[in-house]
Amino acid sequence: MAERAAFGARLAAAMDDLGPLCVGVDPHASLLDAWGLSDDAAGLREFSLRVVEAVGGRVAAVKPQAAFYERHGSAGVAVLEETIAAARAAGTLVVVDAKRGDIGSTMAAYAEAFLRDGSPLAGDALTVSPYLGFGSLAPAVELARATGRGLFVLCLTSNPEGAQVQHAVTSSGVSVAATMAAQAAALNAGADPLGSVGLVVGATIGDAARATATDLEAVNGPLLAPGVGAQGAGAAELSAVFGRARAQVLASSSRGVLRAGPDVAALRAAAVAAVDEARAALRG
Ligand SMILES: O=c1ccn([C@@H]2O[C@H](COP(=O)(O)O)[C@@H](O)[C@H]2O)c(=O)[nH]1
Repeated sequence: MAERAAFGARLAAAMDDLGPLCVGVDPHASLLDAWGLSDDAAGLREFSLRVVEAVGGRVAAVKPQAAFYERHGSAGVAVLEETIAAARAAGTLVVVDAKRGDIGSTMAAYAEAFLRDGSPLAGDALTVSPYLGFGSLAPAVELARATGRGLFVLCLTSNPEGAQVQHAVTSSGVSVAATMAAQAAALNAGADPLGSVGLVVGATIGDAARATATDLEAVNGPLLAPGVGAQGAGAAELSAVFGRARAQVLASSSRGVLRAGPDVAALRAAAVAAVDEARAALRG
């Protein structure tokens, strides 16, 4: 049984309180170098804990990118676990960006790893890929619901290559993106203020939601919007891409904030500026 409120409700409260921004924790080798840190588990740990110190309790969520930890093997995964624990101890919601997706029986194992109470890799939400079929995510949907956690399902991703798959039209005449959004909406039906099955919708996608007839407002769940900062999106793009769904958006910036490091105060100032920009674009 869930001991905590549903993720959608917890995220809505955090966004109301701290603003609609998620800071991505992406320890690129180039950033470790720029911060004067070694490209190994020790450097990764110093980087990650410094980000948590700077933004923990000050932004709605952080989003560690699992790939940058996995590239250091088991020692890197241990640092990911420590980073998740540190952010949660700071009272900040953690979206683990691991983009998992597989056949249902294997998806159940991924769900155990990232969504089960007591798992060291469990944050508050997980990014998942529905491209083995939305139904293959069922074990994650069930475990997230049972433990008060959330999912962000890749829908309209921020990279231009995503259109090849996501804009395609299915045999029923509906775009792939709209199909994914409709299935998330069905899972969120009746939730108030927000359901716990969100979508990933890049802030860089221009008019793709309209072009693919993807009804973002009807999802009734959070919309994680990467692409802010280093990928070129800002306040104007957030406002234009999300329109009437703006209140559901959690804007996400990684390098745009992290480049301000390694000084903790400078990182914090960059995050505060990004929060202000996101709030003006999405809540103004
Ligand atoms: O559509 C997507 C989905 C996920 N991401 C991830 O977000 C961050 C973006 O980093 P920036 O430095 O702010 O560009 C990264 O971890 C991506 O894997 C995305 O960009 N787009």
